[in-house]
Amino acid sequence: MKLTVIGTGYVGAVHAACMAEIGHTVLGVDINPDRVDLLNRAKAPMHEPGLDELLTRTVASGRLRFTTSLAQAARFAGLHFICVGTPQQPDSPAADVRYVDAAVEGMAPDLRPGSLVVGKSTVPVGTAARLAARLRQVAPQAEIAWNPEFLREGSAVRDTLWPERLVVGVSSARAEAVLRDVYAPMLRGGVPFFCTDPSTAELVKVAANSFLATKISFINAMAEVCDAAGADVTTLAQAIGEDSRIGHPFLQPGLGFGGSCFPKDIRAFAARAEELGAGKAVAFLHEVDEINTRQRRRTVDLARALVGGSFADRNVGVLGAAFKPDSDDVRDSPALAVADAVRAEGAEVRVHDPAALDNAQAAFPELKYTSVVPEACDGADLVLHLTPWREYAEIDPALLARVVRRPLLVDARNTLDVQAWQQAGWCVRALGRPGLNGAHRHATGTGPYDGLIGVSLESDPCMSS
Ligand SMILES: NC(=O)c1ccc[n+]([C@@H]2O[C@H](COP(=O)([O-])OP(=O)(O)OC[C@H]3O[C@@H](n4cnc5c(N)ncnc54)[C@H](O)[C@@H]3O)[C@@H](O)[C@H]2O)c1
Ligand SMILES: O=c1ccn([C@@H]2O[C@H](COP(=O)(O)OP(=O)(O)O[C@H]3O[C@H](CO)[C@@H](O)[C@H](O)[C@H]3O)[C@@H](O)[C@H]2O)c(=O)[nH]1
Repeated sequence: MKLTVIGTGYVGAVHAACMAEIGHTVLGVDINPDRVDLLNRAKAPMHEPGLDELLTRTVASGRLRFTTSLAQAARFAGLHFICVGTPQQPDSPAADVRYVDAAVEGMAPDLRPGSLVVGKSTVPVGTAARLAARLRQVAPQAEIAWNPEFLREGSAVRDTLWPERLVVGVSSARAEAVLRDVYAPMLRGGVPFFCTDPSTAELVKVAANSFLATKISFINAMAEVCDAAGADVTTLAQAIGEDSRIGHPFLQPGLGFGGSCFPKDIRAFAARAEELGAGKAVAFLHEVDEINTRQRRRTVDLARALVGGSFADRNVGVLGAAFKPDSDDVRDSPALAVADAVRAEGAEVRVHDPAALDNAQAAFPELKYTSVVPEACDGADLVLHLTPWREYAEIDPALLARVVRRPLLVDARNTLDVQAWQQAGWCVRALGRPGLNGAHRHATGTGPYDGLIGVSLESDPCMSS
């Protein structure tokens, strides 16, 4: 089948390549000529595991190419996937749908009769209905459907080729048949296929993201209670996650969620529900957002306390800039928010990341960057572990202890082997784990470590702070 993909960012580039991989003939479109040029040379415009290989194969096969011309795209095929961005509006929590509108308007005059325009972008419920009304005026024989995207950055290729479910919101049997045809290889593999109306499809997407964001903020709220109660949130998370009704995924406590989806999607959903008169139903999302933002502030507070109450003249080594591992995306990155807050309080901050340095440098030019972990930590008074890249879990803490000035670590993602770091002489702190290294004892003098016999305070790295 011939189809186009409008917008070739994190979603569109992967969707275009995967559609070509399963046998379709695909024209990708972007208004960014540099991106189009890169893609035509089979180069991924972002770090996404497996994408370069897929592009190399599919561009060479002749089934995939890219253009900047929407008119050419409109004439190329009768099926179009819209994958343009829907960021938060600059001065409001609502979604900015101007790029979706521009893509549809831009194609409308040249659409073939009977064309199906399928939105994949995450939009406020009602967008498909609004666009359908607009198309009735400017391209009466074209039809709109919605097919929200659930891929995760870092595993986008796998998530697209082997999705956990497909959701399509259609207004006709013909649109359903076209989409079943497009996804035939996945359907043959048994993937659940939900065919519904466009509004329900739009809502499935924001409901899923809201649920996942809520799960993360729930466990981070428990971390706050653990801090107050002298308990350990990582054990709590493991124990409640064993309950099959709760489950382990998205229960990892720490610095909280960032990226281009969860933060803006829960805000946009709350704003849209408000417009619809259902604001109260999702008012809890404001609290989910607030808990999440608080984790960033609490991480800075924890770090400041560890270096003695002030960042002035401290050297801080930061591990991680991307909003999550296996991605170079720094949009609303919790890691960079914390790194920059620490810098703003007077620290000299050097950031390491395996893939996101260019994007980080463009977003936060005042931070210093390096592609070598020991360089980031050289002479550091404190190391902050902010993005859980696998390679950070493989660091030898004894070797790193030799390059720092003081072996103080905040594990803001709870993915390091804390015992190994402690055995190598590090003082480790983490939100929701007040018992680490006697943190509670030093912080309040009334904690579970009180009266502990045999602890040598001189050799305790936490005491040197
Ligand atoms: N990033 C994710 O993990 C993810 C996952 C699922 C859904 N989504 C949703 O998918 C959408 C796209 O997200 P993204 O992260 O890929 O965005 P992105 O910013 O990475 O990419 C958007 C692309 O669209 C292009 N574009 C803008 N206007 C255009 C136009 N009129 N014609 C052609 N191209 C145009 C931009 O140049 C850019 O390359 C958003 O609605 C997002 O919420 C994102
Ligand atoms: O237990 C967890 C899981 C994730 N995170 C953080 O949550 C954020 C989002 O992670 P993830 O969901 O893996 O990445 P995204 O690529 O943003 O994917 C989400 O957002 C996409 C865009 O809407 C959806 O398509 C995906 O289904 C949805 O998982 C990251 O900052 C993670 O560090 C946690 O703090 N704790």
